[in-house]
Amino acid sequence: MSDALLETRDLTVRFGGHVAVDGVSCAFAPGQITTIVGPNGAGKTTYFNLISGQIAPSAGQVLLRGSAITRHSVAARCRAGLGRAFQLTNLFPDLTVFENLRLVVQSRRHRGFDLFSMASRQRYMSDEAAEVLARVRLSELADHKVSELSHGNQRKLEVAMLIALDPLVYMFDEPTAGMSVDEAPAVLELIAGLRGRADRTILLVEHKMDVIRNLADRIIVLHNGALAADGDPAEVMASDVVQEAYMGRAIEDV
Ligand SMILES: Nc1ncnc2c1ncn2[C@@H]1O[C@H](COP(=O)(O)OP(=O)(O)OP(=O)(O)O)[C@@H](O)[C@H]1O
Repeated sequence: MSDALLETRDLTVRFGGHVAVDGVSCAFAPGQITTIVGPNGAGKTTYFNLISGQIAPSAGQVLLRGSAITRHSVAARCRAGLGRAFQLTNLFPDLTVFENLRLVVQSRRHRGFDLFSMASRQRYMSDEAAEVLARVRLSELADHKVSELSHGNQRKLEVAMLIALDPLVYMFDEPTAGMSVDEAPAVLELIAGLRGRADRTILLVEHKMDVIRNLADRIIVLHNGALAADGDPAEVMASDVVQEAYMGRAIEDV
């Protein structure tokens, strides 16, 4: 467990009498895509919210590179290296797609500023922002305000912004939700490209079986807020606990 980038220990949250996340202990090693699955209401989003700091736990801890961040704000966790896609397009809805991406690149590059002249670093950041936009096939919308984008394109931009931010821990919540079948592959390819990076870990909440099949190196299953299974995707998906938890309904195509 010591080489884990991210770890939760006995993480628990109660809403009134309801235990939404129930003592989840899990360590996330670098270089892996871990997919979090479970039926509706199992606690997946709440687990993500506890990790990214949207809500505070009733008990337990969140550790990033071995240090407890359980009491840190969302912003402090972001600075420490936790990145969650859904938060990003809310940042500057009245700026353009390109401006949003360039700000993300700029914030990440901040410490290297002294090394470059103003002109060359502006060009560098613009080039990098343009390159990420092209990779998610949003270049033609570069000058549109974020608030004008369709839901599917906002999701694409969220993924692009997270990739430009390049956090230690990438958190994606159903990244292709609301996208057409034509749009999803480019986004999945980008996420797959993060796999194997020795200093990054990727967490993905997902319902779609084809996405899980393509991306997961490891699957964890939440059921009634508790960790019900954890391991190799093929074994976990075939296990009795998953078959019983889903009863053929919640994961698409099962
Ligand atoms: N703020 C809250 N107050 C009260 N109950 C909550 C709150 N947030 C979540 N819950 C409850 O906690 C449980 C887990 O919800 P959560 O949204 O985490 O499930 P999920 O696995 O993400 O479901 P889905 O796949 O439908 O998104 C549900 O019973 C939900 O109603």
